[in-house]
Amino acid sequence: QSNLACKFFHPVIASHGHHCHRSVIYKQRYRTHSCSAGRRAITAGTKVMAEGELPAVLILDIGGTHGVLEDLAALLKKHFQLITMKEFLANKEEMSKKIQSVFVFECRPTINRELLESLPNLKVIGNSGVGVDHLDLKMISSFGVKVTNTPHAVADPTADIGMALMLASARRLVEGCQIAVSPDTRSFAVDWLGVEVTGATLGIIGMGSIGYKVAQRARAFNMRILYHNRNRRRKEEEEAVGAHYCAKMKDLLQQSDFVMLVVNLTPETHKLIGKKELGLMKPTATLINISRGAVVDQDALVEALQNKVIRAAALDVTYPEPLPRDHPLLNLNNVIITPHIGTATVQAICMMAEEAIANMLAVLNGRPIPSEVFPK
Ligand SMILES: O=C(O)C(=O)CO
Repeated sequence: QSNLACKFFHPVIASHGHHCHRSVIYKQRYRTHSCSAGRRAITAGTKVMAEGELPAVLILDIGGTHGVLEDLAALLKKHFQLITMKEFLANKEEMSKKIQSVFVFECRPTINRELLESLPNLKVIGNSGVGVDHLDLKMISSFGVKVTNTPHAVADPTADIGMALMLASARRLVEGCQIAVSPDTRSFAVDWLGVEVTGATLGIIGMGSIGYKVAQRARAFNMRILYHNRNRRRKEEEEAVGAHYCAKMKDLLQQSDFVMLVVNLTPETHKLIGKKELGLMKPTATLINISRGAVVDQDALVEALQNKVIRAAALDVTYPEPLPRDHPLLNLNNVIITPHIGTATVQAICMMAEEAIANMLAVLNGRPIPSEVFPK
């Protein structure tokens, strides 16, 4: 099944018949160049590789994504010689000279100075995922290494998880499932009433590509949409989803029934939502976080949930991840937590890999880089 999905979303194959909106858009933006073209240019430009050899990519440990991993490896292997961390460590001297790119699977593993020092020919770190807060961009850049990310592949699945969390929290889905399977409490009680998403006010904090996709979905639920962003969106974009700009975050917090966090984690957004901000929200409001855990002051959130300052929270991200077993957030019945699954779909993993491959090849071939991330 995962194989099929990867083929379906593969830009080149998608162009030969299978048509899916996402893959077609993706194909227009990111056509990975054919292996032979890539090989020629790279061979011409560097002495690191032998004639006809593919550039080497080091793939950091990517944990357990089961069958999908093979698909991901197959995608990478079309354009690169794949070197696992185990292989690298077993033959460091030879491998370290070969490696020109590192593929990072989302935010799990990070890149330290020691690794960079051991890779003299490294040119690019292709991060699979949009958030790069786990990477020390200044340090990486001081080695002359570029960093790229995958903003396009993540937007739809992450917006979907935002909607899923909003609906699940509003309608108390997790509690409902528990009630349905528990022999003692298999009937409905007034205590278990949820709140409605349809027609409610949604405040989106961070209206980048994911935030905008959330707004598109929320429109179908007839929601009133407010947003707060560093830069105001164009008038046509606002009108297309019926979103109203709040220059002050305070106004959004005071009016929203659901507040969804979709910002990048930066020094400016670290603990953006703390005691004061939670206190501005309606007692009937729900906080949804699909960005990074550290955007919220988690201790203040625990307190607000315990004291019913806000109705509930639905979090795909926390700090740390996962939370320790005895963390107070795990003992509250007005919280639902998912283990950072914004892009955990067969399709997203393959599309992120494709986007990362296109970025890495662009760097290695000296072409314009579709999604480079710069240190601030
Ligand atoms: O793309 C990312 O950085 C994500 O965390 C998606 O959930």
